[in-house]
Amino acid sequence: MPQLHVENVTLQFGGVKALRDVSLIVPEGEIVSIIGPNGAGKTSMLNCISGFYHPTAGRITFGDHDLSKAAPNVVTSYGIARAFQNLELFRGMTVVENLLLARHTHLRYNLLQSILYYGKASKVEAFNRHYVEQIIDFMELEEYRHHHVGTLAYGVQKRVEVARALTLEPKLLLLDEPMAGMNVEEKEDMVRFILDIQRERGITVVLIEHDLGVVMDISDRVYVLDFGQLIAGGTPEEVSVNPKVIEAYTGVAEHEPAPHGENAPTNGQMVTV
Ligand SMILES: Nc1ncnc2c1ncn2[C@@H]1O[C@H](COP(=O)(O)OP(=O)(O)OP(=O)(O)O)[C@@H](O)[C@H]1O
Repeated sequence: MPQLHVENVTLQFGGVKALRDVSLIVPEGEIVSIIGPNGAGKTSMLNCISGFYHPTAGRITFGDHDLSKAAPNVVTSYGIARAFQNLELFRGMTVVENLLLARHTHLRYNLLQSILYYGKASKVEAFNRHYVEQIIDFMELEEYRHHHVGTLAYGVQKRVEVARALTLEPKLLLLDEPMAGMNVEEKEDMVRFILDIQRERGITVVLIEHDLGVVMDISDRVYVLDFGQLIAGGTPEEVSVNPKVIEAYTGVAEHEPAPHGENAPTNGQMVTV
């Protein structure tokens, strides 16, 4: 049974259809990427999954839970966390403070436990601190632990954003362009972290990423959106030779002569954008 199931989802804003009858599955334990040109509907899809938008039509389920009308905090409580494209961190707070705050704010049962089990509150607090420290080690943020987030390099801030999502103990992690604005070395680090998140922590990952080289390297499955419609889905190998995908990225249909230049598709190869 797929862990996340998106069935015939349409999302409409007035006259604009951001998503049109999109269906996809995200099996447990996989890295699944959603790609597509600018404005294709990728972030809209993540917003629907994470409860920020509710589909105009269609259904989204995560195991037995229906997400179609669920609020973001309810989606989080089902085990879905999101690292945002625009960082959701408090720049004037340290890395540790940001992660502890995220854990307290979103995992409300910890606060509730603190109240219900007066006297055990310190134990809950100690456990939260221990959990946060473990995530800091995992994301190799030890040296920045007590640094204010606003003073950190952008690439490190992106890592803190992923760490923030991991403190929520997700089963499914949604990553919205985690490598945007990073240099090559920072990207390589982030790729390694994403693979470790999947392999070592057993977390399913949905990734939106513009770097198609990275997408093709690390994804088990890739879905391609164009103008809100799903135009392809499959293994990276299948998707990268799909004529509809090549056309979406180059604006050139398979039967037309290919353009010259660095974005020109080569035989059987995915174009880069
Ligand atoms: N809140 C909104 N109100 C109106 N239109 C919206 C809203 N959110 C998204 N859209 C529209 O929906 C379409 C898809 O946008 P979306 O941000 O999901 O695309 P995207 O694939 O994530 O793009 P990018 O790669 O540039 O981030 C666009 O036409 C966008 O203008």
